Amino acid sequence: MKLQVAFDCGCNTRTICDCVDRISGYMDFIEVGTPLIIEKGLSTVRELRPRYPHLKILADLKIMDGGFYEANAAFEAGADIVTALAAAEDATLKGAVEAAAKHGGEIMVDTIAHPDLPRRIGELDAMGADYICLHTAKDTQGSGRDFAAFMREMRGFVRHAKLALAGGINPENIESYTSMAPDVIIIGEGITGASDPAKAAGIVREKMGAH
Ligand SMILES: O=C(CO)[C@H](O)[C@H](O)COP(=O)(O)O
Repeated sequence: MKLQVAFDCGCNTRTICDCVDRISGYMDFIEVGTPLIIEKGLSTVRELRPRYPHLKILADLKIMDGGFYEANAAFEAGADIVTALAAAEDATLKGAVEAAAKHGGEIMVDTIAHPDLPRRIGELDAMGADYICLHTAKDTQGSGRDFAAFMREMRGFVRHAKLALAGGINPENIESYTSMAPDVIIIGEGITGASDPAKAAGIVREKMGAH
């Protein structure tokens, strides 16, 4: 089980490096988050690439159109994994998968807000998504809904792709997610917003155990 740490709002290359340098022993993937890419483009990916050759870099583009073009640009900048949205057209996702094949990279398809996941997950598997990410939107995390229960139901539809889980996961609730045996656990604020990110990452890693 891999740990992806997401760097979103308010981060920049310097603050990411400060954090990654303290927690790199606990983590596997650096996520350059969507807000950061909106603000700075792919420059953060370019800056992090030479500094962390041993960590995978995920560019959270959440591609909705221009699948080949946008994924290709992120792979050229140094990303190992690029995200696209399950709600995109099949042609878009196939283009992103094609760009990944060109660069030896991988595509993570984010199912955020998709209205018919049981059907779509089967299609994503057939299109060659490397990862399918079940994702609770930031804007709904406080709604009181049991998102882990929903993910548990949906994870049964994922047959071929690796499974990633994201959204509101933290050192306190992580067992509800590790118990689904995902391939990747994605955590943003639960680590980057903690008063002691190294301590939070250590607890998370311990709870992820030897999986
Ligand atoms: O992609 C994202 C938001 O769209 C975040 O990176 C992801 O949800 C993880 O962040 P957090 O653990 O803070 O929810």
